[in-house]
Amino acid sequence: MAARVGLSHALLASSSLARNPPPRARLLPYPTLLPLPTYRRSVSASASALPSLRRRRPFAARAMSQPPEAAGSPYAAELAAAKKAVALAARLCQTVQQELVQSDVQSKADKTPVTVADYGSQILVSLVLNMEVTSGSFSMVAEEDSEDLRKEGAEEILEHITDLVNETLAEDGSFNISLSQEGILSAIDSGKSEGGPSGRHWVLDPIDGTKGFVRGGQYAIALALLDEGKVVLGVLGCPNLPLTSICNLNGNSSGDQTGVLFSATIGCGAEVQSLDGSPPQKISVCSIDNPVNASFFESYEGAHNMRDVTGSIAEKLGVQAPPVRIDSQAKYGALARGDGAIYLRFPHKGYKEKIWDHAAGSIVVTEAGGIVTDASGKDLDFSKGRCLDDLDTGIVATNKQLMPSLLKAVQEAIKEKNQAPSPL
Ligand SMILES: Nc1ncnc2c1ncn2[C@@H]1O[C@H](COP(=O)(O)OS(=O)(=O)O)[C@@H](OP(=O)(O)O)[C@H]1O
Ligand SMILES: [Mg+2]
Repeated sequence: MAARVGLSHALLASSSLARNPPPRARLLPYPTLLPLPTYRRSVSASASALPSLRRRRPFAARAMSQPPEAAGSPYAAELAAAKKAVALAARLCQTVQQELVQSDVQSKADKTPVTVADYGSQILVSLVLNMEVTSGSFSMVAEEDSEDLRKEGAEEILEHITDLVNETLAEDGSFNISLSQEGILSAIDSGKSEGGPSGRHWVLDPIDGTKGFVRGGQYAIALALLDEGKVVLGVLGCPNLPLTSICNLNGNSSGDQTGVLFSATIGCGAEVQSLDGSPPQKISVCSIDNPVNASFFESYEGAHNMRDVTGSIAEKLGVQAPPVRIDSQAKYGALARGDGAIYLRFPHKGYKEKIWDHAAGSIVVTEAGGIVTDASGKDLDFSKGRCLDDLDTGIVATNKQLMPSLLKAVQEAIKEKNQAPSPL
């Protein structure tokens, strides 16, 4: 029996279903002890209210309402809700990133826009999941909490986040709801779960690849579901990833259409669709079996990856192509659809991997026919709480054909690194 962590009633109580139709839901004050009405709403009911607006807008959460491919799976409803949540969060992030990139250098150094988008994304995902798939219980392991926003001096940023979230909800039109500031804080704190081996837990990175987000590069909204310690579904929203292969662009999007949504459910395969809601298509990892023809992904940020180790692994394999460096779990998505053949991640000693940085990406790759393991070839264990605790050195992902030679090269490269004299 799945143990679930109780949803903060503050979130639900402060979310008020407006009685009047859009365009703008009313923001009601925070009623702490309101009885909880039917917060699970039929989305199709309000969908008919704004058909023309909806058609014009990209990244519409409602565009994800089509019947999921995994309709026969026990997680079909969760997958549909997760796609909707990620698409809505992607819309908010895209709005903020456009403003950030268009603004001057000084405001790029200011962390406020990132903070606003991080929180905003987490709030929207929490809200959509609560409205679509939970019935009074909810557990989410997510990156952000509201501690800083509750401090003195944070009033302005909290107001900014509240406006942004409510504007995004109103523009989308799927949810006729508006959050008070207390509801905003409660929604953020619904991500405080510790996860673990029993029950169901959502796992969220509201903006993965924060540095890429600030640079105007790649980032992802990464959402997964753990059931009894195993990842059973994953959704990756990558607003800046081109719909076609990224490999010729070395991480930068061309003028081509961007905005990709990857999804996977255990036993049902992996799919890709555009974030504006094109029909999903099955994807699979590449079938390269000679490493000489392989290319590999690694972090854009040098500080996140030991490039001497990844370079040495590539050399041992005979890889000819230069590394493709992109931010975030977009790397897992790109690998899953065959843009490249290998993903190498070797953080510097002492770094502890968080489950939200790998849960969604890893199931997208494994359901696309790939393998994701630690440096010793062991499966990743998501059941240990907020971190990947027993991880051996690094994470590698590739197809089944290349994995044996990849793991051999990894072991040799690590051994050499450990034997090398340490710099003075
Ligand atoms: N020191 C260090 N080493 C390794 N990894 C780190 C480190 N610091 C952070 N992180 C985590 O890396 C996440 C970003 O993913 P990537 O490293 O794949 O991409 S990139 O750095 O943006 O190129 C990034 O995710 P976000 O914080 O969500 O952006 C971090 O969780
Ligand atoms: Mg991250």
